[in-house]
Amino acid sequence: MIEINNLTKVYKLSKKQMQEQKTKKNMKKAVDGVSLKASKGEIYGLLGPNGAGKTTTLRCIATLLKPTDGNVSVCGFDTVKEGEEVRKKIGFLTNEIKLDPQFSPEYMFKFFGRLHGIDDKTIKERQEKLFSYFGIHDFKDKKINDLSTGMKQKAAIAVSLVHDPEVIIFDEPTNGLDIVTARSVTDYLKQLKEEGKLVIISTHIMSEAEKLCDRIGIIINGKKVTEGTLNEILEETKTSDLEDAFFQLYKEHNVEEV
Ligand SMILES: Nc1ncnc2c1ncn2[C@@H]1O[C@H](COP(=O)(O)OP(=O)(O)OP(=O)(O)O)[C@@H](O)[C@H]1O
Repeated sequence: MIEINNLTKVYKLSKKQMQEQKTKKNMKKAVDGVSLKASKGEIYGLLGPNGAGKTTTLRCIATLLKPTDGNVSVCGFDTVKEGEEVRKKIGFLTNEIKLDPQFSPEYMFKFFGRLHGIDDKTIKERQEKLFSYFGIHDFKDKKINDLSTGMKQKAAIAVSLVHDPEVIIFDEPTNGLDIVTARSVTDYLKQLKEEGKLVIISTHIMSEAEKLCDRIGIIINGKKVTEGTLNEILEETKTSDLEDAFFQLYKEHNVEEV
């Protein structure tokens, strides 16, 4: 359902970015030859430290970035040549995509529903289901600007699912959320998986990856250094929890580029 072949993404750095990153090179290889496959009915987690290349990978899947090399397909459609088809299939959530602060969750939900060409009756039914689950009814008419971080995130999640996508791509979906709200989000992701959807998330929270993901791909410095179920990764690294496994792999693979 998602197939990534040898994905490489190189960013051209501005002078300011070069200074910030303390580098003399004007190119940054954010993703370096990543390949992976994920299928419907599973939750796949990309786990890695800050700057590992998780967001860049998800943005390539979501057609927001063009790979420098390699290719990505979603439900058989190429993200570059058939971006329009890919966008119909996916729901994408990232911290950088903000809902318009002047509008309410209800307005945004309807707006994006219509943008996807969904009829008003279906939009209303989906709104009822998602707003009830996430408790959005209580603040559905408030301006996004006046909502708490958790409320905003819940509204953004609901809006990203308005078209009932087959593939759900969530970049750090529980970032900044309290434990109760985070649990409601991860429980909903499990529900989507039970419905036969493919969920792909990025996270740096070990416990989240451990509990939620059927398979985990660990990314360090743009490279996928291992992949498997939790048990497979523990077996491979001869460790007893994901944190230990992660540090072992990190020590092995976090070699500074020369
Ligand atoms: N638009 C950009 N221009 C230049 N460099 C970028 C750009 N976006 C990301 N990078 C760099 O690419 C690398 C990978 O970034 P990316 O955001 O994909 O990592 P990440 O694993 O999602 O990190 P985090 O957990 O901090 O969100 C980092 O070194 C980052 O500084």
